[in-house]
Amino acid sequence: MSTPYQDIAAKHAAFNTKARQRLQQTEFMTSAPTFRLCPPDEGLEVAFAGRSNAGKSSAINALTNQRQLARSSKTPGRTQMINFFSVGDTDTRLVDLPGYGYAAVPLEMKKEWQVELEEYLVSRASLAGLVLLTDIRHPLKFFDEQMLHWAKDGELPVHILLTKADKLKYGAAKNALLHTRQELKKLGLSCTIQLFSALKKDGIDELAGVMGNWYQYPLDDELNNNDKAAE
Ligand SMILES: Nc1nc2c(ncn2[C@@H]2O[C@H](COP(=O)(O)OP(=O)(O)OP(=O)(O)O)[C@@H](O)[C@H]2O)c(=O)[nH]1
Ligand SMILES: [Mg+2]
Repeated sequence: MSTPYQDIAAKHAAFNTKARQRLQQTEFMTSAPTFRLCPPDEGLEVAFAGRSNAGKSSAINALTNQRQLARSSKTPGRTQMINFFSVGDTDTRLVDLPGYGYAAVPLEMKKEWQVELEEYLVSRASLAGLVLLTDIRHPLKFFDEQMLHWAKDGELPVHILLTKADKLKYGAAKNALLHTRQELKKLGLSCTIQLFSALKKDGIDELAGVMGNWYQYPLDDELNNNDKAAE
């Protein structure tokens, strides 16, 4: 199904029913205060990152079609723990990272967290992709760029969501998408990018398609071909 916001790298947007079905079976696994205490580095993991209040928890709830799976809040900095969710089985995980850029967090803690985050992005073997969420009204702030550079260092694929796209008219949202694409090009970063609204539930199929690709789920076409081969 096409949504008004459907505009990401076409190869990733392939219709992936399995990804959407599996994502709806997502369950809370565990919370960890530091990466040292997180589940074993096995299977495949996709992490959601972004500034505080960017809409990470809301996006996870919309994607999984669950109202309260990840707690969203009007108070920035709500998610302070690293939250792990299992997607279908425990070897396939979704991770809600604490939001960065929250002014009330002491500087020392921020620095510690940044070192950990870089280490996680660069060396977590099971991390198959990073979904970076950034508010469409002020996308790609300093720390977002920092995240993108770490991901590049770790050769980690990144998919960017321009969140809260419902806050802009369609034309303005499209312009923001084009502009951010150009910015990424200037920075020498190759990521896929899309418009997203958790409120309107727009952009979910595209996101599920990208994640299904990272989780190595077969696409509908491949399933059909396998069925035909088996006949
Ligand atoms: N209009 C609109 N508001 C949204 C959307 N997504 C999230 N919000 C609002 O933005 C605020 C923050 O959303 P969260 O999902 O809690 O953000 P977060 O990134 O998880 O925040 P932290 O956990 O603090 O890092 C809440 O008031 C949400 O209702 C959206 O698509 N459209
Ligand atoms: Mg949150």
